[in-house]
Amino acid sequence: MNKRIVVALDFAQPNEALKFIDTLDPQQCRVKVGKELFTAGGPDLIAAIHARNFEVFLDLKFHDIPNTVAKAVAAAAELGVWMVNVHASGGEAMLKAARAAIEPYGEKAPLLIAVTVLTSMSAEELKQLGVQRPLQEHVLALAKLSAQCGLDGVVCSAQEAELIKTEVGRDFILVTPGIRPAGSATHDQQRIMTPQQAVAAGVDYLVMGRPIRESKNPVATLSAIADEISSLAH
Ligand SMILES: O=c1ccn([C@@H]2O[C@H](COP(=O)(O)O)[C@@H](O)[C@H]2O)c(=O)[nH]1
Repeated sequence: MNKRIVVALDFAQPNEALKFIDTLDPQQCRVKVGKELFTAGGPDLIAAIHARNFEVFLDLKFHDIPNTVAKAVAAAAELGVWMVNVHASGGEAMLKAARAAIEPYGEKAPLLIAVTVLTSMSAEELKQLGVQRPLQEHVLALAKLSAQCGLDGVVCSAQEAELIKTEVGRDFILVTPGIRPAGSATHDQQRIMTPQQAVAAGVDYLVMGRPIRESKNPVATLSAIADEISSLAH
C-alpha cells in the first residue's frame, strides 16, 4: 500500500498518542510528531512509536542560525526518523548546513523538507509581514531555494502543488497539511484542499490531524480516505 497519509499526532501526552496509534495500522499510514507532543514525550516517545513499526515525521520546523539547525537535524537523524523539517525562510546558509549535517547518515538520513508558507496563513497575512510578491510566487521562490540547497522537498499547501511540481520537478517531494474532506471544518487552516484534489494536484504526502482524530470513528475515516486516494495514482 502507498502510505501517503501522515496522521498528525497532536496530543498533549505521550500515553494519549500511543493509545491512539495502537488503533492504527502502520501499513496504512505514517505519523507526525509536532512541537507539543515532542516537548512532552521526547526521544523516548519516538522510540515507542518506532517499536510499533510506524515511520515518524518529526515536525519541529527548525528555524535558527545554521550551526544550531545543523545540530538539531543531526539529532533528529540519530532518532532514526523518516522525515524532519526546517523553515525555508531560515535562508540559504541554514538550509545548506541542515543538508550537510545529515549527509553522514547516508541512506539512513531522514528526508529533509523545508516549510515554505504555513497553510494557516493567507495572502493578506503574508503581506502584513512585508512580503510584497503574491503568495504563490513567494512559496515557489522558497521551494526553488530549498531545491537548490539540496533539500528533498517542501511543506506547502496543496493549492501550490501543481505550480511547484511543474517548476521545480516531479521528484521534489510535496508534503501538504491543510487537507480537509469536503464539508469538514477548516479550523485555523486558510489554504485547504480535499484529499482527492490534493492527490490530483500531485501531492506526495497528505498531513491530516483533526479531520481524522476528531471524527467519530478515526480508523474508519482514515481507511475511507486511504481507499479513495489509492485509486487516484499520480
Ligand atoms: O504549514 C503547515 C505546517 C505544518 N502544519 C501541521 O500539520 C498539522 C495539521 O493538522 P490539522 O489538524 O489537520 O489542521 C498540524 O500538526 C500542524 O502543526 C500545518 O498545519 N501547516
